[in-house]
Amino acid sequence: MAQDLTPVRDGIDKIDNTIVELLKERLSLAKTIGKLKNESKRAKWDPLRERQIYERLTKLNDGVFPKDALHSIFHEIITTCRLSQQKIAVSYLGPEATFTHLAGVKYFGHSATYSPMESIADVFSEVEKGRTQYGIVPVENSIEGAVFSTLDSFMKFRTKICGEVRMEITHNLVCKSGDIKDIQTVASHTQPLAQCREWLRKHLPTCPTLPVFSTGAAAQMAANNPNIGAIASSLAIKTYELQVVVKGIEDYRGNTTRFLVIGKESPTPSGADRTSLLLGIKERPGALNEILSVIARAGINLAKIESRPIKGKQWKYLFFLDLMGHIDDQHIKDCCTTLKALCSYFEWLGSYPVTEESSPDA
Ligand SMILES: C=C(O[C@@H]1C=C(C(=O)O)C=C[C@H]1O)C(=O)O
Repeated sequence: MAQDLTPVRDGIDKIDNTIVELLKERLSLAKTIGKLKNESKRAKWDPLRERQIYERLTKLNDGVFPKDALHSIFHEIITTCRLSQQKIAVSYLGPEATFTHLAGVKYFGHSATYSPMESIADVFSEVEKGRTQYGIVPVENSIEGAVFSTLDSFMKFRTKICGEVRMEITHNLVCKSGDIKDIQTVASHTQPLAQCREWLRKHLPTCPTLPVFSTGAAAQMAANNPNIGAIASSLAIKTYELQVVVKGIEDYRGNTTRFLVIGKESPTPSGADRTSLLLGIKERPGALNEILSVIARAGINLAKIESRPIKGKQWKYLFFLDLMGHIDDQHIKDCCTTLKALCSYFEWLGSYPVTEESSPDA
């Protein structure tokens, strides 16, 4: 005879009741803090406090409850509490169910309002005009490198970087029927098409590829045309009611994309931050070397350097540099003062907390 589960389930129900009561209490305390912050004009988002909470809870948990699950649960709780102090609107590279959309939800939780945009430049424009407080854009992929339209938009729009999201990307080949024989064209954004180049050459050698402006747009096309296959996210499969043909068709494992959260202001230091700069370098021998030496002498870790041509000025470039540290850290501040004097152009793009990697399906 089956064991009676009722007494144990009663125990779980009691715990769930307590959790809900405590969540309501936590939300109410967060709202009180929100009011106090309003009075003293303090920023609602406090990354240092949030990092300390995660660290404290991880220690308290002692590994009994799976670490990533605990983090996800508290991420949703904390973002909901933060959103209760201030409603947050986020624009992203749409349509619905792109990897950028997923990255946004990972970062801001489910309670924020999300607006899809047609291009990366449109996301920047929305934020610059103040129509959404935040925007989320892809900036680099571990296999394909920089996302140029994002870098170029930093040269064009006045926004600040507020945060980053790192997400392991798994590409799925999808179509309406789920049968590979129905696919005559494979549509996706140029980056996923490039990241799956070898797989497509081997398994669909005669199928032309069709670059479109996002993975969400490709999924939409596949939903409307049974002969179009799309390379898209797992969220797109649900959103557009598609069938999986093959999961994980990327040519290399560990395919990770870094996304940036852009807004009007960078957050206060969290204790583990990255500072992004946009520099113009004087045209003289050794100028770049001089810049790098300043950073090296200050003992600052240069996490990234990338150059982009300046539109309309032939053979002129701007450099994107990422330094480990926050602009409010004295050694970063001093280094930036020296760089400003040495460079033909200097712009601080933002200082923001470094985040850990996470998988989209986690
Ligand atoms: C409640 C606060 O506001 C925000 C929400 C937090 C939370 O839910 O724990 C923590 C830091 C802030 O980003 C706070 O500053 O304490």
